[in-house]
Amino acid sequence: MNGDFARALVRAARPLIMEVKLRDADGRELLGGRSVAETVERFEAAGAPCISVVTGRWFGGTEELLSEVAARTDLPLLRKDFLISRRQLERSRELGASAVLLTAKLLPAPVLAGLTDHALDLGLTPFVEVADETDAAAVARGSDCVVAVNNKDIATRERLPAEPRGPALLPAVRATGTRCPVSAGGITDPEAAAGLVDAGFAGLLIGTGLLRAPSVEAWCSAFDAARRVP
Ligand SMILES: O=P(O)(O)OC[C@@H](O)[C@@H](O)c1c[nH]c2ccccc12
Repeated sequence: MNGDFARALVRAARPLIMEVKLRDADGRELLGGRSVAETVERFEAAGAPCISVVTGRWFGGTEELLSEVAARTDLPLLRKDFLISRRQLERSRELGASAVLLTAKLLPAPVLAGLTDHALDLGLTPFVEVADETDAAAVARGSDCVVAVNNKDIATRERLPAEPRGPALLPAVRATGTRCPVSAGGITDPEAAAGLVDAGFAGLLIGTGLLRAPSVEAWCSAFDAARRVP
């Protein structure tokens, strides 16, 4: 297992969780003909503090993809998948994850709380994704979690256009006690990304936007330039 996911994110000059996702929800290839190794290299060269790996089948992912990325980098890794069991959390750790996705919308509150406890016992950071205030209210041990607002609608397998849920949900996300509120999904424009950080998100999770960018470094430079100078 590699490093502390949340600490790496909040300390980063570019607080971007860069995501390895092989295909979008419509089956379109996302790596643009590059290998997984090249994709990880591009992210590392752009200063990624941590990397998300989509192992979900809807997106062409597999468990092997996570081990492959873990073999290529020492950065902390998030396993992005609809995880529902303790066994899957244990397996995620074996495969090299430092953080695991827990989706509040899919898990009854006591199950979410139990999986949060189990992840923390295993030394994994729970990356809890919420889509509304009800989800946020169900977050357990929020101060030990990364809490992410999912900008997309999982109920439709992400096929709907992204709604900018972000800033309106920030107070509910902060109320969980997390030190690390994240905006996840549907972020393609560097200026909009900078606006989310300026609005108070400690990190952003970006898959498609960076995978489709002709140059990750150019995208990130535009992001840096658009941020409010502290
Ligand atoms: O490619 P995007 O629009 O930047 O989205 C990334 C991420 O949010 C998406 O991959 C995702 C959101 N929820 C998930 C659950 C499982 C797997 C993947 C996901």
